[in-house]
Amino acid sequence: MAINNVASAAAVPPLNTYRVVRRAYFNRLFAPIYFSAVAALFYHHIHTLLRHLSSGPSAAAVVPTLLLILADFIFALIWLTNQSFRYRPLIRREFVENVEKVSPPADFPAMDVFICTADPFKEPPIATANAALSVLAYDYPPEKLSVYVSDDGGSQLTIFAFMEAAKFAAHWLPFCRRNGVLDRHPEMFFGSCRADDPETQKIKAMYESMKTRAERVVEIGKVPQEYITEEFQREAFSKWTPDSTKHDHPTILQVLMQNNDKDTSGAPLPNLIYLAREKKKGVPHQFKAGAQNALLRVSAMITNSPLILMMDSDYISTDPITVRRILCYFLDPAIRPTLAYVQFPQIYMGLNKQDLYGNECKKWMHAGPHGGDGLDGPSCVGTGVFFARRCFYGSPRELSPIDVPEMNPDRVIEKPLTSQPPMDLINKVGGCHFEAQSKCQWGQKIGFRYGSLIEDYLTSFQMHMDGWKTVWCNPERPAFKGETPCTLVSLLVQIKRWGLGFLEVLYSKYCPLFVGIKNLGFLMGGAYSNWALWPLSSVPFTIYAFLPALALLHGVSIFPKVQKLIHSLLYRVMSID
Ligand SMILES: O=c1ccn([C@@H]2O[C@H](COP(=O)(O)OP(=O)(O)O[C@H]3O[C@H](CO)[C@@H](O)[C@H](O)[C@H]3O)[C@@H](O)[C@H]2O)c(=O)[nH]1
Ligand SMILES: [Mn+2]
Repeated sequence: MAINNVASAAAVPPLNTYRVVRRAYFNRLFAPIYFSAVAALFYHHIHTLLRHLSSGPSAAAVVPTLLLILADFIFALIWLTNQSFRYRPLIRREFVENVEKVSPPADFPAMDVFICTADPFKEPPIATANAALSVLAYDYPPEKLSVYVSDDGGSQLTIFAFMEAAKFAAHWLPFCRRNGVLDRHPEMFFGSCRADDPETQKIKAMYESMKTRAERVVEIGKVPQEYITEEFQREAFSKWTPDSTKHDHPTILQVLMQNNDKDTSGAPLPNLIYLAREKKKGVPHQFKAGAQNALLRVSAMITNSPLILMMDSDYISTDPITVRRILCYFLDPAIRPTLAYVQFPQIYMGLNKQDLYGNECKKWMHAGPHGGDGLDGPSCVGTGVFFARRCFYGSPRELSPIDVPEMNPDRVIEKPLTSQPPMDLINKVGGCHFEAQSKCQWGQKIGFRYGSLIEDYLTSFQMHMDGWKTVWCNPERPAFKGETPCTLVSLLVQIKRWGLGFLEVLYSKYCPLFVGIKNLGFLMGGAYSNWALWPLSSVPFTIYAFLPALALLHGVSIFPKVQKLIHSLLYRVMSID
């Protein structure tokens, strides 16, 4: 069922509400006061610079002043653009209990879940399989749920873990339903439950056996013959030729579970589909964005669900009602027509209280997005985000031209998946040359956008410029939890990648300071600029870390004496000077 057909605008009970955070008004009063202080500081800097220049300029006097001006200019720009997040922060609330009053479950829109993984040795397949199990067990009609796993590692080790997960799902899903389990991520559930009744003990033993097998194949680096017991497994593994490598292999698609399979209680199972898109040496694969675009196209041939959940392999769902929660927005006729996505915060597991490296990302993942939500909506953070499929194909007003008619996001596939998917079409759209041959400008105008290491930020920026709106959903019980780098080196690698990603956008033709502010206005453009300016903060931090010490060692005075500064300011303000 397409989302547009679900609810009529007439008798809709409330599905969501919001309030503007009260301190926003205080922030609006405070901002001009702070701005005056910043303006006074720049007055002082320019005054000092002119004084040095007029009294026979010496490098020792001019260079520190110029460095301070540069540092304070970057800080001022970051402060100014940060005001966007403080202007109108929203707190939202959803009425999940009303969803069924608006639309019976039989009319819920179908949903595709995309899980990306890239390397079985860095992202253990058992963890990715756990992520998939946590969403397969969503409290949602199973015949409307399809989970696609994109394996950029093109590895037998990964598909093996998912074969095991599919077998386990037939027991796990009815077990969760029967017992009202909230943590539907097996590892988390068995880690915290005592398993003292026979049913739980039995299912725990099954999970442990699946985990041992999935970990064993990674340990030995291949799937041993004795683990391949069924015909469909042999058929799946035969899709790997002896020459297949991570960087060179054809499209491999395997349906591991489908709607006409039944769980142990006789209920239908969701679809679980494994995809390794075609890779060829020398053909750019565009990393995660490329994988997501391949998923968009391949899923269009099989289910084409109007809603899409995007998840990283190190991410899990922690609340089974999450899909119903987002329906509070996607079924709301006032919000639906321009709603591109509903983003949940990234909440990390395993952080200690001190959070020495600031992994929690409080500003980006918690405070800031509430502010963005009061404007056109928050930026996308890549995972734990529910998209309307339609937003990848043009603006809300106009659908981009599409060269494969099956890819039309409004095409409804009513039939559940019960037979072999159309492999000729799938090989075509999952192929590594497809985008170059297509006239649709994949990665430029449609799909996830290419050109930055942080495709989530760039894609949402362009969606907002196309006129889409977005929603930040931050329920009391976290909907998702994820991993974050836990060593200094891995954290630095991640921060370097994010920093470079922002700079790529800042120095591109889509610079948010110019293009963003021009198209989205000062506040929304400012919010995107604030993200992009973040890596530049390293410049003032470095200047302030070293300049005062160097100046002190060389006997150069760089800061005004407090008394002198106050006097001079008072004289200026009162025009006595
Ligand atoms: O060629 C690739 C590279 C990565 N990935 C997947 O992309 C995801 C994110 O990669 P990761 O290395 O975990 O990057 P992070 O920096 O931890 O990810 C954050 O930053 C990324 C860039 O902004 C976002 O895409 C992510 O959603 C966000 O969690 C993972 O599931 C990978 O398996 C691929 O599928 N193909
Ligand atoms: Mn990650």
